[in-house]
Amino acid sequence: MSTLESSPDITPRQIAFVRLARPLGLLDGTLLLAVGNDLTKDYLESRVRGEVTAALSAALDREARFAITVDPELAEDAPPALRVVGSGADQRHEPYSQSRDEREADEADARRDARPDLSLVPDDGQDDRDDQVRERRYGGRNDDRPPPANRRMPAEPARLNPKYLFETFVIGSSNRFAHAAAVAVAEAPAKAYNPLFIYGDSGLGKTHLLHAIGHYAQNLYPSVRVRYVNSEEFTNDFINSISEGKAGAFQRRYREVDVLLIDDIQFLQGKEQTMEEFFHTFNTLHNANKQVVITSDLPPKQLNGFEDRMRSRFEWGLITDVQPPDLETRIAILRKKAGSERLQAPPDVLEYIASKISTNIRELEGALIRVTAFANLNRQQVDLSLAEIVLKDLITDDQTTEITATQVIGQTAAYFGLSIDDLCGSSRSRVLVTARQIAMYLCRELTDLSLPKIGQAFGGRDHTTVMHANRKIRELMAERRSIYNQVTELTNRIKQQNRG
Ligand SMILES: Nc1ncnc2c1ncn2[C@@H]1O[C@H](COP(=O)(O)OP(=O)(O)OP(=O)(O)O)[C@@H](O)[C@H]1O
Repeated sequence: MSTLESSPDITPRQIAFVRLARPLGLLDGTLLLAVGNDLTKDYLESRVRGEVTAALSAALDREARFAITVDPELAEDAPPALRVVGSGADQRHEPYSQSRDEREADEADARRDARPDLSLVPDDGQDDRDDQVRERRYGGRNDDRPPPANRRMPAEPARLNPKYLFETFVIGSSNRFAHAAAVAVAEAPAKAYNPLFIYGDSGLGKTHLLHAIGHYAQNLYPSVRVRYVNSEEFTNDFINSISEGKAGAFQRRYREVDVLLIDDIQFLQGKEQTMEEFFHTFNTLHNANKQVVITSDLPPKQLNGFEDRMRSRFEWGLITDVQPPDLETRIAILRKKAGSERLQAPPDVLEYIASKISTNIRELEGALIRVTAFANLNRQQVDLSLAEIVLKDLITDDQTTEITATQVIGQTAAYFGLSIDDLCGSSRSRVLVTARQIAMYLCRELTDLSLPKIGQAFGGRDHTTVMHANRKIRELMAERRSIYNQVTELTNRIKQQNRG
């Protein structure tokens, strides 16, 4: 703060606004701030971002940023930062420490500003502004919720996976902050961090958190319009809308929502027109005070192939990562999974699996499925020796290169004596369907590819087809020995090819 106030470029007005912010904590170079209302948030984000960021970076001697959440209780909490002037409806808050000189400077500054809404400096009028926010956000009502569904256009589906809830998400040190930010955003869409940007390696729970935000926001505000989309689906939808002359419908689908959840933004890389469209979608939503949540495999700064104006927007709100979970969290995840899927596995087996698979939660779950499926087929108890046998092939420490979808498809086609065209084609014969589903399952388990990417590798199929295949093979493995054996043998072949 002292660095900021001594800066020659900062005006008393800006300082007055900065003083309204309450620090909540510092995390990885991000200072979390709470303010009492949207106007202060908007002002700090748009008018003093550069100055505050520079002062913070200088004070911390590292690159630093800040992220703001709105906490209406702070407005009521006004002293020590504010004093109240007037009473009743005229009541205003002013910066407590403002001297006459400062006020005059402030007024001059305000004249220079020529932005009428900013003349509302620390004037409270919280009720009016809440109304404005409601007006902007939900078309104006007396409570802080969206209007009933019958006053809107028919809603587009939210596209949420019912399994991905906050209740089914295990919190550990690796994801605690991302989880807290996700809850905050769901509880107060566009009032907390906007956008929320979550990044991290594959299989660490980013998609799960996105869906959980959508579910929770819908529970709290039943008519809130939520839309989940993977960036590859966004791309395909955009391309189709252009070729079919339905650009208007496309824009309505993505711009007339209260919460847009966009997964795996890195896949927009290199798709210039789609990126441009997303840029405008983002701006429209942000300007209209709608929440955007984005996930990516990398932080914004490292997203090559994105324009600076796009990357800087990703940095407007809060950036948080998810890390690989520690052993305790992995065990807790397996315990929860075993409970929800009714899979019987004693604690020492869960610990064994958790100790062997550490970098990807999807693999962790896959290992539990295999162990319990094997026990089921053989009518055996799940115990440590069985787990060791089953996971012997799955767990290899010497894997050097990444497995690709082409490898999985090639090996699966060869194993079943099919051509690649057959495997990826449209025939619905039972043998072909099962082989195709096994190949999709193995792509999901052995590669880091997203569902839409896997769908694309199989002749442009939808991601829901891949999800269905994944679920189907998991079930069949526990019911049919032949399927279990085929999946196991194929896994070994693919891994061997990859090693050799
Ligand atoms: N903390 C957690 N608690 C419970 N389950 C989790 C947790 N984190 C991840 N999972 C589960 O792990 C699987 C993979 O997670 P998810 O698909 O969300 O990862 P991701 O980070 O989005 O991966 P990708 O980048 O490949 O899309 C899902 O089944 C998810 O439910």
